Amino acid sequence: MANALDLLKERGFFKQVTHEDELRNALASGEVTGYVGFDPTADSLHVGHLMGIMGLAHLQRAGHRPIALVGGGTVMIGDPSGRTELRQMLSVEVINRNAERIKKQLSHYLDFESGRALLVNNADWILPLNYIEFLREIGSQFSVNRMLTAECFRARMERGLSFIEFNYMLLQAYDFLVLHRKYGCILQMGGDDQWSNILAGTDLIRRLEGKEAYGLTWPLLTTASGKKMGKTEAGAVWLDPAKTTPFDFYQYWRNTHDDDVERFLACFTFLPMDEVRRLGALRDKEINEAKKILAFEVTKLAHGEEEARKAQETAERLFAEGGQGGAAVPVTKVQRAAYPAGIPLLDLLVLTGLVPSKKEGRRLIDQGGLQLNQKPVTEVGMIIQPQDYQESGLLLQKGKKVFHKVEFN
Ligand SMILES: Nc1ncnc2c1ncn2[C@@H]1O[C@H](COP(=O)(O)OP(=O)(O)OP(=O)(O)O)[C@@H](O)[C@H]1O
Ligand SMILES: N[C@@H](Cc1ccc(O)cc1)C(=O)O
Repeated sequence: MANALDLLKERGFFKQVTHEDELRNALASGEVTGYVGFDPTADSLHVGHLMGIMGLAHLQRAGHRPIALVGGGTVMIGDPSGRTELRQMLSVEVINRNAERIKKQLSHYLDFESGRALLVNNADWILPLNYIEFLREIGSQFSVNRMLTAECFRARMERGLSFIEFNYMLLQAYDFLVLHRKYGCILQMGGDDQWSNILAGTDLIRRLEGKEAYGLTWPLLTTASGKKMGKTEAGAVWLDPAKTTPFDFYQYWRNTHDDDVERFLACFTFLPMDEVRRLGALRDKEINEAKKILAFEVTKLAHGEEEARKAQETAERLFAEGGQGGAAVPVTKVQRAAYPAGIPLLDLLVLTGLVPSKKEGRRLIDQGGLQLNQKPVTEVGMIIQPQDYQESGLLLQKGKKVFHKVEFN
């Protein structure tokens, strides 16, 4: 089998590495334990985090042991890397709820059951820390002069950096040390904005343990149009189906720019690289086949095969000859405040113009001709609560080919 470092490199997970040859040797000579951290800043991960998840998944498939770390401790501080403003402080209840949800999402991608991957939460060792002991053991190893030259702080010096954020790097470095001591972890990976934090950890392990530890970053992916991947006009593309429906998730990938198809297939699917290159080389109309495969594979990983198939079928019908012919799906915007007790589905059908009257709406539902977010509707008296669809939006489908979106604002 090829070396895991070369596999990661080939699939686009490579921007900076600490000691390339030594890391390659370590990966060649046995199972390596490597980790990526995710701070639970929201109740779901988003597409931007997929790089980290897939980095771990590719590492696992190459025969090594991944650790996914949920940052229940670090999130209390907030990583200033790559941010221009101080993060909003989250309450402990919100953090705990976020961490639970994120753990669940990670388990779709990594096999924690068999012990071949580990899931840890740094709240377990960060929250009980004693300030004075921490400063004496860890703080003493850091030079403030050197820290101030780090890229992640430099960008913040003009706008202001609070002392709480200044500590973040020490805590992430301490995580790496803890994982090294507990599990023999010798590799930390992350987006390139994590480089300074990762280096702080490899240095700390070298100083305190006298051992080698390695860091690997990958580029922060931007789309062909130069935007940081994961955010759309409507916001982030979430992995939680209640925030971004599997259909919208599928469509996000289906609409990939031609120039991004090969890169995304390499990072976000497990298709063999020969196949990735073949699909990426397709041009004009044919590249649409590659985009369908990309959308199907990524949706399958996030939401399972059945949801991926449903999303694909809906998309095909939507754009099929005789359907809406590829034209944009019509959208009706509904003022949420106007319906404090929810809006009856029959009223909504009339409002969107999908049916001329509630009577017709009733008939449509009775005949099984209406779907809501790709699920058949059976309850004629259904009341839609706008808050349930505020993030995901609502897609109505009449028969096979007529679609209508509802957005609540
Ligand atoms: N487009 C991307 N490509 C690669 N990695 C990404 C991307 N977006 C985010 N990441 C990784 O995920 C981590 C968290 O990302 P980010 O800070 O964007 O999340 P967030 O806090 O939810 O977003 P925001 O900064 O918009 O609030 C980053 O440190 C980065 O390493
Ligand atoms: N700082 C990382 C998350 C992280 C947290 C703790 C770690 O030990 C490692 C990484 C981020 O913001 O994306």
